[in-house]
Amino acid sequence: MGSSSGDELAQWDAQGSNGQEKIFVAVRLRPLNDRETSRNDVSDWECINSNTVIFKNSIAERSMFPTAYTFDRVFGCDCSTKQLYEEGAKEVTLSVVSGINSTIFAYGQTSSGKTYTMSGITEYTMDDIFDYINKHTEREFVLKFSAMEIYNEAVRDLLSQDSTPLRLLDDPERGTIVEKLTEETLRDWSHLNELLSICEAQRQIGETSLNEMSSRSHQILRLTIESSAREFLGAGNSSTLTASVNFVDLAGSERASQTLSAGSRLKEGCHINRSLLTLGTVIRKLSKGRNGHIPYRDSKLTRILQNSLGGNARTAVICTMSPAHSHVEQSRNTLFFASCAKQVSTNAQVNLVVSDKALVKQLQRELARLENELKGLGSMSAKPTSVALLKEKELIIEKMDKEIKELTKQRDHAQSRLQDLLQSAGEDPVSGSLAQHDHLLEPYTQTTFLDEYSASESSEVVDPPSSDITSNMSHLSDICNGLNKHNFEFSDHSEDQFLSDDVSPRVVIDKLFGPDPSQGWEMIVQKHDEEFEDHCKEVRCIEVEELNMDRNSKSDALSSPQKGNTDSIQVKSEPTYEALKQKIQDMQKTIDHLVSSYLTEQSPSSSEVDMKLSRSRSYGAMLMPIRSSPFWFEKAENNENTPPSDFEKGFPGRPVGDYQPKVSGLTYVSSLRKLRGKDPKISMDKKEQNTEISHEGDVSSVHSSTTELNDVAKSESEQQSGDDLAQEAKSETGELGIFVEDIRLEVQGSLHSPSNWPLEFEAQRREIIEFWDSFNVPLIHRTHFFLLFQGDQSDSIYMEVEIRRLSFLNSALSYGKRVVIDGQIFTRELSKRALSRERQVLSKQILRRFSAKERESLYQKWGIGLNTKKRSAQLSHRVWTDTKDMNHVKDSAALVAKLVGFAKSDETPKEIFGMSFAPRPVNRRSFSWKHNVSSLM
Ligand SMILES: Nc1ncnc2c1ncn2[C@@H]1O[C@H](COP(=O)(O)OP(=O)(O)OP(=O)(O)O)[C@@H](O)[C@H]1O
Repeated sequence: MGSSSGDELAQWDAQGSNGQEKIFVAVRLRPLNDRETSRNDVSDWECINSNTVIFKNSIAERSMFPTAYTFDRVFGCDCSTKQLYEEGAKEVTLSVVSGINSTIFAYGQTSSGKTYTMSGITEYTMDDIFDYINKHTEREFVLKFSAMEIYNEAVRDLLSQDSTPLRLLDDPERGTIVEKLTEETLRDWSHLNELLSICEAQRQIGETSLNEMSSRSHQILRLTIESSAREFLGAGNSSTLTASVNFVDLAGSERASQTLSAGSRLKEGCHINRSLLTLGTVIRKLSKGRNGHIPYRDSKLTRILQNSLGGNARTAVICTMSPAHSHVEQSRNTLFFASCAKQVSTNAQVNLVVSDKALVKQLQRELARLENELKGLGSMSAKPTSVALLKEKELIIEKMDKEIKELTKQRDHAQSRLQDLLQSAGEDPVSGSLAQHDHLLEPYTQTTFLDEYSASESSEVVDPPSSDITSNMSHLSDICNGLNKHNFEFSDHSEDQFLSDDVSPRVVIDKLFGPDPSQGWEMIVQKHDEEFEDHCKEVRCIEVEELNMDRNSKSDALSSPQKGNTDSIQVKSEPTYEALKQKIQDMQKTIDHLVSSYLTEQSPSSSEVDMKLSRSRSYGAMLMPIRSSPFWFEKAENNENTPPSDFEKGFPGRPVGDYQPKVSGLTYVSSLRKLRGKDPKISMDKKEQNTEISHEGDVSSVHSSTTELNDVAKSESEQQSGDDLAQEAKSETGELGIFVEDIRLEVQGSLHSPSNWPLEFEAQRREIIEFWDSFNVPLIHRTHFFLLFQGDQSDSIYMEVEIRRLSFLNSALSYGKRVVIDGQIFTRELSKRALSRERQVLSKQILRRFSAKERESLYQKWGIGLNTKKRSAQLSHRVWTDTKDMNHVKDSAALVAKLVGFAKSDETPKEIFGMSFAPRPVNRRSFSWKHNVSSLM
């Protein structure tokens, strides 16, 4: 056995990274054997040099086949296997020590010398490998030997006595592997000889059953070498080189038609052909390039040797052939196969397997690199600007989340309210109880700023009337029912609609945060009257707040239930211009009638006006004149200047038998429940009051400018219709959660003696008034509260609640807490503006009650010029200026009463309304004012 020198091995090492290269193809001619010689067979083939083999008898046969074939190497009959190995196989097979897969095929017809040649190549290779290992003691080598046979497409382990065919598995990294193939770690030559003996024994066992089996099967001996790569990759690298060398002794390549007859032999031949034909197809396809499908998987042989066929391996094909003339056809086929194989390229690579240790080191380096990157990122993110930006964004996100939740809550509540109202509106109007109407006229369905202060409260939970006021309740019910029975046409004149009108006191409340309807004239005043400078500053502030105000006014429009008549309640979508105009006209007629009655009769008793004092849909104590008195109706009909409206004509008056109070005829719906309280001494007779209009200045008649009123109505109608879209954004934002029952118990427990109560009452009322002034509580609320609580000791609980929540508000503001009411942050400045707006509207209301003659007198009195618009604006402002002390509780109550046209300015609330106000039944929702509790706690 020969051995390779170190230089030669280094040559193979250097070639390890060459990449793509052609399959090494050599042809070997064996000598004529004895049988061929005995038949006087002649040799047709001759190697004329190391690369060319020629067909010697081509001229004589006039063959169509080529006569010369050139390959990487050709070996003649006298060439030893050693020479063939050295010159034709060694550089391929020994690549395995460099970590390069290699395969050497022996291809040829039966008895052409495949086994003869391959045995020698294997022996020389192994000898060289062992020699190489012995010479490179600095490297560690592990040799593993395996052997398999492929027969009839069955893979058999030649190192195992188990003849069960082995399965082929596809491994994503290693390609096709043979499952459970025995791999013997090779120690030395003697060990290899033992293993080869075992392989031979196994093959012979197979041959006993089938003649010439060896010539029909493929044998593959595989030597896998794992070695350290230190020598190649440096001292610090502990990775492993892993490669295999395959010694493939193919079955005889003769065609089945020549060797096979029938039966099992035919089948055998087919299988053989399958493997060889697939091999030939693969080689042929690969020789034409790698385009298209390469049928590696069509046979076990090509699957197992896929890498050796155009893949990651160095490959050599030794084509053996007999020179005998009798085998010329097979020889030509072999040469054709060899020629194809010569065109095939492979892409051998060094197979470096990263060891665990190396992998750990590599991962550690990667980890360190990533950690450095993280540190870099951390230092960047730690910059103050980045932190601040992040915090700022987080705050924005948090704020937006809160707003979304709040808006969602408000929307849900508004929808719930709307649902309730719709349901209520669908109920039988006649059978609808007072409680039902009372519910629909719930004064606190609105959530304006004023509602927060409202002393009159929700009536959703209706307590049964106490027995001592049942008669009164019943009586008032009769009044209402009587009105119902007479089909009171009130759709366009409902108090709800009236109160939703911006020119009504109700709208004063609703618009506290809404657009300023009187902004225009206030701006005029600013230009022409310097003495109103302070006032105009407020106007400018209001302009800034216009957006917020719009939102509130939209909410009002959304949640405004409209009372179509006394029987049915409808949800009001939005007031139309015509409706507003009609209401104004009706209102004007009422005022005119009252004034004319006052002026002509001079007798309060003769100017009986049946008043319907209804509870606002959104507030507790709004007053609405309803001309239900036949007497009044007659007077109106007789008034040429103010012909009765359809409303007036359609109202037949009180039903016979019903109580007909001369003055009030008050059906203060919300008060019905209040009357179920504790005061049994309520006398409806006391509601008989004189109707009298109080005049500012020396005036004798009242006539409003219808044109002016219509203009106002139109502008406000447009405004409301444009505000609808944002209505859902506003609603109740929560409740303070005061449990009135608890407070009541507390108050009752510490109730002052009756003798001390009057003093206590006055003290509490003063305290409340101070709070009201401090927080600019709207006049309408003060009025309502003032009207309700007149010193009855049973009112103490309501007084207490009012004080508590105002104190609570005061404390919250004192501690700098943010108080959110209706989604808006409460400030004194804002409430001051709201109060100012309320005054403005009220002043306009007052002005409108003046006749043209009265106004003219006022113009002259206050030196106001001739420009109509400016005059009107200035006059309105001046009216308010002269009545600014009306923010006093008593005066504001009187003012409200005056605005609806039936009270004297100096009348007490009790005188105005003709009744005292007993405490209402208490429920948990009473006195709840809506604000964001969380913002206070
Ligand atoms: N180059 C050679 N020099 C001398 N004898 C040879 C040579 N090649 C082959 N022989 C002899 O030819 C005979 C057949 O050889 P071998 O068994 O190797 O053929 P084979 O191709 O493997 O046949 P099969 O396909 O049946 O296995 C053997 O006796 C072998 O000793």
